[in-house]
Amino acid sequence: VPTHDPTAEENLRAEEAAKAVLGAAGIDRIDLACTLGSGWGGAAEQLGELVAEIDADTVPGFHTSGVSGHSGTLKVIRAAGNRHVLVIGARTHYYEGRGVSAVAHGVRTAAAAGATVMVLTNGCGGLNSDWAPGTPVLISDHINLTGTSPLRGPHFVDMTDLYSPRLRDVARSIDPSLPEGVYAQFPGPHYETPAEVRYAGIIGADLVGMSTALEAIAARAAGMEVFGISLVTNLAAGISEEPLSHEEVLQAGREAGPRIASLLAQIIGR
Ligand SMILES: Nc1nc2[nH]c(I)nc2c(=O)[nH]1
Repeated sequence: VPTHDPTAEENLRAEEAAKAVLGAAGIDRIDLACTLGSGWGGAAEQLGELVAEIDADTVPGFHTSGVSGHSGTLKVIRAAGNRHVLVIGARTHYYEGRGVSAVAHGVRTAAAAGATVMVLTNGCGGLNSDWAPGTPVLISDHINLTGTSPLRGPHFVDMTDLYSPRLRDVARSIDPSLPEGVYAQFPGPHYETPAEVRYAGIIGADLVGMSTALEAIAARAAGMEVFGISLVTNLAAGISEEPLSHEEVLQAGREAGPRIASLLAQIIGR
């Protein structure tokens, strides 16, 4: 069954999950959803008052995959203006081998729960040596190098302006220093070789990661406005001669925490 058909398995599963989330929070709609990637974990608390925290394992289609080290919970938060935000702390990465539908499930659940905006955050490698680890970068467009799609059948979806120019303007009005870049999603779980990083640069990528593009496609197909922001946690392979130590990478993420959490809270508050 094509994915534009409401009776497709993915859509039925998302409806089930949305009911479970809305039921647990005692509300009838989510306004905005946000997936937190590496380094973005601390943002949830700053978004507003916690209404419900749900173990992802109890919600159909979600997994608390220890693989990605995520918190494994879904949080419903009441933000400014009595808006409700779904924070997905249980992202499934394509490299977990659970299939592309598992990767898109969080986004489809958010849409089924009524969210009209999908905020996608991630940690990634940077190709621009001016962007030190800890630099947040607005995603202006993506290159999907996974070789697959969350959509199936004659589900033809336009991808023009996929990353909302409106929300990028909002982000820049909050922090004019924010750079923009093109994000390339590799399948992973291995990192790129230096040659693959050079290739990514040649085809127009500024950032390399293992998430986000497939989720963004599913979000657009579900009619959501999409906003993506990356945290450069390391320079991509080969960009700097000395290999960054993992500790430096973790430290960069920790230091950037407060700044990017407040930035995200302000963007979501708009
Ligand atoms: N593909 C890819 N994904 C990443 N995630 C993080 I954090 N750093 C990287 C990186 O350098 N390459």
